Amino acid sequence: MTPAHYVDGAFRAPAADDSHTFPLIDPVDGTVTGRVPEAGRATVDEAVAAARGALRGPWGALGAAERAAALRAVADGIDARFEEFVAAECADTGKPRPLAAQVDIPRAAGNFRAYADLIAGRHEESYRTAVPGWSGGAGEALNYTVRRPLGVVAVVSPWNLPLLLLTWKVAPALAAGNAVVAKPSEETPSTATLLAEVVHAAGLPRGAFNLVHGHGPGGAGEFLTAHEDVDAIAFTGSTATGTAIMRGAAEHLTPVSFELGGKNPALVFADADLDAAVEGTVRSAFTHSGQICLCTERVYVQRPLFEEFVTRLAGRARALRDYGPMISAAHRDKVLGHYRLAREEGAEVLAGGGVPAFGGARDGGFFVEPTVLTGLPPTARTVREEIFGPVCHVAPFDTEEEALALANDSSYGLAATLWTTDLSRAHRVAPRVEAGMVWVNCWNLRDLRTPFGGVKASGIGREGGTHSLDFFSEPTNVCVSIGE
Ligand SMILES: NC(=O)C1=CN([C@@H]2O[C@H](COP(=O)(O)OP(=O)(O)OC[C@H]3O[C@@H](n4cnc5c(N)ncnc54)[C@H](O)[C@@H]3O)[C@@H](O)[C@H]2O)C=CC1
Ligand SMILES: O=C(O)/C=C/C=C(\O)C(=O)O
Repeated sequence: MTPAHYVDGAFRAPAADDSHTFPLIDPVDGTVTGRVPEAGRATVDEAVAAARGALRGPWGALGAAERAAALRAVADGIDARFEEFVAAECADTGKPRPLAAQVDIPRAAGNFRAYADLIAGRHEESYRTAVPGWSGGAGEALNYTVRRPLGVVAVVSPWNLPLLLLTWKVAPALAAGNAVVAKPSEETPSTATLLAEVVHAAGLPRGAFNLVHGHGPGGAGEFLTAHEDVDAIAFTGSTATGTAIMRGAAEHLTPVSFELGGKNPALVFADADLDAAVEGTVRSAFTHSGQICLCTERVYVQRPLFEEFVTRLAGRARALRDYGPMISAAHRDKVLGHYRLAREEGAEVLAGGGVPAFGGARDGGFFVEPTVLTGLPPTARTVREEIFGPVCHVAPFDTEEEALALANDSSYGLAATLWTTDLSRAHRVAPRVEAGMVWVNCWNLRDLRTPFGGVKASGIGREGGTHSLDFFSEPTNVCVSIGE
């Protein structure tokens, strides 16, 4: 798979000039596996112009049912090349095959199917309104709302769930009738390129979907998101990058949908099913080596369960074997920096805390150990800053009020997990957690129709179901006087 830009319905081979490409690195062993083209300003301009052209051309003329059919064709195309997608996602990210085969790639196809269904079944809002006497009319009026696409949508996505998160935005944007220019993470360009091939084969009109590769600041990402002819930006990534993108967007008042970082708490109450809570926390803290924005990094356990919970969680962490690497050497160094900081802050390291030795090619990769910490106060940086690695800090609490205060003591508010068998407690506590999503006795159980996103520094707006379709479209209300 050679990453390539896809602009106006045509692939562009990487420029012959090496300065316009950068290396693609396998995080499992640190080897260079290919080169990625870096889109300059001119390529981004062409992609945005192609998207604008598509809106004025055949793509813009399609109705909802035809767009739904196009989305289904893309989903079928992903399914047809399933193994290629899985291999490419594993090669770019180093993630274990089951994760890509059971989550990333099926969800990418699922994103297109979900939005095909939603757009095909979408109905308009309407109201009958009594006409007041002062208006000179009589009887009733009919109000109904039509929705138009926003126009050219920029999609900027991260490296952790590359195709899943790219398609999570591209699918609803296309469903609502927009044209898209997507820029995947520079670390993970391959499945996005395969997606462009699938879109091409599915016969979407040229310019409806465009793909440019490259870096963020001072590169393709910034050129795209600060572009004056972009009508909306959908971004998933770090809070710092969200802030930078918003600065550029402010210049043109471009609307943004942001899904940003998290420092997600898990609350384990004394009445919890301990086995389920331990296994659930192993999943929520260590899946994809903690490189999912929803991962748990703070665990609060009610005192009667605390000792047994941490002992068991640390044991499970030490026993983990088939985990993937950090995405890059830079990210590994960042996570290891946090492990060092935790020690400096006085943490007790119950599991991990370093670099594993496998004794083979993987020792050249970017692995860090699954790590369990305890003993830090709520003010410690380790307990406050997003680490985005396989690590959680576990602390005890006594009362429900204390648990809520600890959970909410964060600048982030993405997701939380509650472990309890007390139904009343679950319903009492869940709405009081300052988070966009609260899972009770489960984690990352997804229904694509539900709102997805965060509060505070974790994001702006919600994705999922009609929430995405609302963001990617503009309502116009039509009021018709019917008379008596
Ligand atoms: N969903 C999440 O919560 C994610 C959080 N992170 C966190 O962010 C840290 C940095 O990782 P990065 O890969 O650098 O994430 P990032 O947020 O900087 O990158 C995500 C995407 O934004 C683009 N981008 C970066 N700067 C940009 C700019 N100024 N304008 C436009 N586009 C820009 C990147 O090229 C990439 O496609 C990680 O260590 C991790 O802590 C990273 C990925 C996902
Ligand atoms: O949509 C999902 O199921 C998962 C989303 C995860 C992220 O947005 C993330 O890790 O950034």
